[in-house]
Amino acid sequence: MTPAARIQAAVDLTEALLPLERPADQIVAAFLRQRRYIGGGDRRRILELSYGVLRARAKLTWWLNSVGDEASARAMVTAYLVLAEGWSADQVAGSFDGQGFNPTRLEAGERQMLQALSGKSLIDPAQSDAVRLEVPDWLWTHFAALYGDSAETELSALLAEAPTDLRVNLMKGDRAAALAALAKEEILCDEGSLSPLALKIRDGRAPIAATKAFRNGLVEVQDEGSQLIALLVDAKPGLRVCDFCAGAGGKTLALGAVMQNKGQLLALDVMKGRLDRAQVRIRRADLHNIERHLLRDHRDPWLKRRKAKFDRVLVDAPCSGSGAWRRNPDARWRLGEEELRRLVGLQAEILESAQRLVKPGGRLIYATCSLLAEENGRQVEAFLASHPEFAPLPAVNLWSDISSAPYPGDPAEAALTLTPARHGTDGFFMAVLERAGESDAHDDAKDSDKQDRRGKEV
Ligand SMILES: C[S@@+](CC[C@H](N)C(=O)[O-])C[C@H]1O[C@@H](n2cnc3c(N)ncnc32)[C@H](O)[C@@H]1O
Repeated sequence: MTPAARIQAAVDLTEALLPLERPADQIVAAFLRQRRYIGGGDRRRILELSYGVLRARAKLTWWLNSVGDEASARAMVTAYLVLAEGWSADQVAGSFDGQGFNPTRLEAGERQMLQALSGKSLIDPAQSDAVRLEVPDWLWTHFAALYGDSAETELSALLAEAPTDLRVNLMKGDRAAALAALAKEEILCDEGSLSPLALKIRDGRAPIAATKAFRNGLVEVQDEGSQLIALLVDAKPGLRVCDFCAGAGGKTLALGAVMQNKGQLLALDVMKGRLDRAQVRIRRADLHNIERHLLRDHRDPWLKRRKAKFDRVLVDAPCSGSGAWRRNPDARWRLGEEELRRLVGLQAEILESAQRLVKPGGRLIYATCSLLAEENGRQVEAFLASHPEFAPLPAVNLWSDISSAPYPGDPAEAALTLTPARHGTDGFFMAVLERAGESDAHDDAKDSDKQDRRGKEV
């Protein structure tokens, strides 16, 4: 493709993305499936432009409105070239020559608009905080109330591109072995500073899924923060562990590796496609103690027979995903106040159902990839208020067992919060809640050791 044809493809993709009707990653996947002829370099540039526009959607719209223009996909992409990449109006006109697959020539009005924007940058002092930080007004109010002076820093960090992190699968090798194996395949990584299993890929766009290390299950793609949540579940070999919202298995796999195929790990979800995807990853990771089950919903009667059976129940709840906005820049615009209320209600119901599975002395672990108080601390407060049989277990008390790094959270708070601005991870929240009663987890672990020595499947 010529550089200009890539711009035209970015305009086409942006046109599909801007109505925000479906998650951007789904739209991008469908767009590329229909254009398999697009090679790696072209794809990179097209995505760079379209995601660049999504990341700057509010500011670009503001600029286009300020010069009396409509925020069409073509206007957004050309304005992005000028405001974010520093092109002049003449340079844009030079590329838009109507040859082959290049964009058609600029109309007089487009040229005028680009001339008016020339020499400006994306940010302008006249923009409101919400526009500058790319959030709807109502969300800015939320963040400002929650984070005070650091709201701007937290939201700015959510505008950056996310790194690609890997988790080393201890079933297959250690971190040094994974580093060496990836280096042989020309993928250079650094060790993560928080999770003992994390590798950070230097070039986040490296084709990791094509490497042997990935295909053989030595490494999985998982944000370092997500790894920490899984490790803090404290799922020892031999325990009975339930991953109530397992999805495509990101945390299930990490839990399974810690359990070393000893004990029982139950992966539940309401989406069949996600559980199917988890199965592929489970096989690749060499894990055999995972049972998957598709729930009708969180009230599925199937759950009744599992009452008080689990030492650990992880609820990695469906949430706004605000902690992962670096990866899904469109999500901030698709979240409305009503949707947030729906999610908070659903989380409370899932917690209510999941808590029944926890044994006396066992733990309910509530996690989200959200930075919003309603979905995090307030959700846990409400749960504890109606469940005096549960008490918070400070995450700081579990930390030294999983990492030699200094505790990344606030030790004065029982829950752990991670944010892109403070930790370089996606934004996560987790609270560990322990049910009163005598735990028999130790006996479970011993039984499973015996079983394992006898070579039985557990
Ligand atoms: C944050 S995602 C889980 C991510 C996954 N744990 C991981 O680490 O990759 C939340 C999951 O909750 C599931 N979910 C939604 N409603 C649910 C319900 N009522 N009961 C159980 N799971 C539900 C969604 O299908 C989604 O896969």
